[in-house]
Amino acid sequence: MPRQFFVGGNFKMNGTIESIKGIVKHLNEAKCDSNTEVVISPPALYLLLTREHLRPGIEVAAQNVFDKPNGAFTGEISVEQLKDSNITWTLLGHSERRTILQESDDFVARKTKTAIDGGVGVILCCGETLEQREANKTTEVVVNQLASVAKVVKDWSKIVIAYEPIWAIGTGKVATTEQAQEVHAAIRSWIGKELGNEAAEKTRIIYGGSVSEKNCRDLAKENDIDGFLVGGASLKPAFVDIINARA
Ligand SMILES: O=C[C@H](O)COP(=O)(O)O
Repeated sequence: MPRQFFVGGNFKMNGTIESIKGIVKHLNEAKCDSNTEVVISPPALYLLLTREHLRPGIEVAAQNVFDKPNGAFTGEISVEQLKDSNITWTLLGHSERRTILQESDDFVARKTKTAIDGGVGVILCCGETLEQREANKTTEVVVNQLASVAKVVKDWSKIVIAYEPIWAIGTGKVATTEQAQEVHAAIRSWIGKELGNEAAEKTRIIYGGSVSEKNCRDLAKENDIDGFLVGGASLKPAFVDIINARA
């Protein structure tokens, strides 16, 4: 069975009540390919507002979750609280959190395990810096990031892997279709060895990094690209064109 196309919109730390209501209204009224799973990820403050206004069928993701149950953890949000608010996904391991907030592979792995054990889906990000790419270390870096998660999570059926080369994020410098396909194929082959052929066939591997309405169709034609994680363009009406990249 072909893997269902998946498009995530990561708003990052952008938006206001008004602008997010506008994006939600646009999505509610848009004609979106019914074969594409769509998940949008507003800042934590707007998760409930988004869920309450968004039509059923489009899911909402938190941009983070903590690895502990409810308790004395100022500033954090638990898996239990996400579920209580009908937030069914979370985004973990984004390079902005790995770099700016110094989140380690182990911390990302622990948070992934907590989310998966609690029944919340995970968009798990991985990706290399330009320096690492130029040193031919892309596969090694990406596989190491994923391997930390595989040490503690065996069931990857609720994980979507987002390959996001750091040099392509927010830079307008999108990976070529060949560059993206090559890494996606390497990830799939690693999944096969680590988690078995069925997981390799079923796990969705999406691409992120300067995806736009202009480049999405070509990227979507590649065998191992199962969708996108969109940053900047998810705040614009053109996000719908990206959702419909395979339509
Ligand atoms: O999570 C999304 C990625 O960081 C991509 O962001 P971008 O589309 O603005 O390059």
